[in-house]
Amino acid sequence: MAAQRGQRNGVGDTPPAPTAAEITTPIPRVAEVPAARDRARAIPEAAVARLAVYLRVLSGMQEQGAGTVSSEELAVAAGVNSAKLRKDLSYIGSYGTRGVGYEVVVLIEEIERILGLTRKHSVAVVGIGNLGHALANYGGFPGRGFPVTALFDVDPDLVGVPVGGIPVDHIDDIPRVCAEREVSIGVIATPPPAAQAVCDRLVEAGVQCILNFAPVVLQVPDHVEVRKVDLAVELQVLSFHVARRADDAAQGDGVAGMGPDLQVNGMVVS
Ligand SMILES: NC(=O)c1ccc[n+]([C@@H]2O[C@H](COP(=O)([O-])OP(=O)(O)OC[C@H]3O[C@@H](n4cnc5c(N)ncnc54)[C@H](O)[C@@H]3O)[C@@H](O)[C@H]2O)c1
Repeated sequence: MAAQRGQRNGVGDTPPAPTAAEITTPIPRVAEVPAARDRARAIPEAAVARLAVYLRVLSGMQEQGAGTVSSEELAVAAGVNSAKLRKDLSYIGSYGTRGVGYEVVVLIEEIERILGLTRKHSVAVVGIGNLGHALANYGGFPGRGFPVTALFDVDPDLVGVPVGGIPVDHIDDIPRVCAEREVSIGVIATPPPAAQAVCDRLVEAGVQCILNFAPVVLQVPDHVEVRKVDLAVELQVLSFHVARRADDAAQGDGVAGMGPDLQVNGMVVS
């Protein structure tokens, strides 16, 4: 197995500044831009996370019938400053139209395409304990394009029992069930000692994206993408910002250290 890779995106890459013509002239949609794939590869990791936040906000605006949105409105709703928002959207080649802003429908399409959300991603959860139950029962994933279609555990008391309407299968059935249900994302919610073996089974079954909740570093082949979620890290980041704000206050400059980015980059992954 290859060692886990570092972050793929070039964090800190700066997109070209829009020219005056780009600001006033509608530019082609992402799909029509020949270099769209290269552009997507160059988006910094943190900007990708914020694009997902913009998408959620835009979807809410669309449900409320909004046709266009200004960068200022979208920035406030997403909790970032508008300069950062415009820069993030420039990564996907979207500059809006001066005096009009962004078409909500178009911007949703562009972000979905960049995030690879134009098709559904079937999700399997492995380890149906406290966390696995919560994930399996959470109704918010299907609407965002991530239906949970398979659950696995080793506990004989759990196998065959439906959780969130899906019967739990034994991990020995990972290859068959993942193939039948075209699982593309595996979520690992097992105790840490079991996580690597579970990851290996998922990879052998053809799953190429792993979301790992277990506090271990997983070894995967190069073609497999791993994201790690650690709420303790989130709390540590919060602690850092609170401490920084206290330092600022102690120095008497009155600058609030807890900036808007903290709220947006809510989930720290590595
Ligand atoms: N990332 C986070 O912020 C976060 C938060 C909470 C928990 N966790 C982690 O998530 C994991 C699960 O936590 P929990 O509280 O749900 O634990 P839990 O003990 O309630 O559940 C673990 C489940 O995994 C199953 N299991 C054990 N070995 C397995 C194997 N080889 N294959 C498949 N299933 C197996 C058990 O039968 C059990 O149902 C732990 O690693 C925990 O540290 C992470």
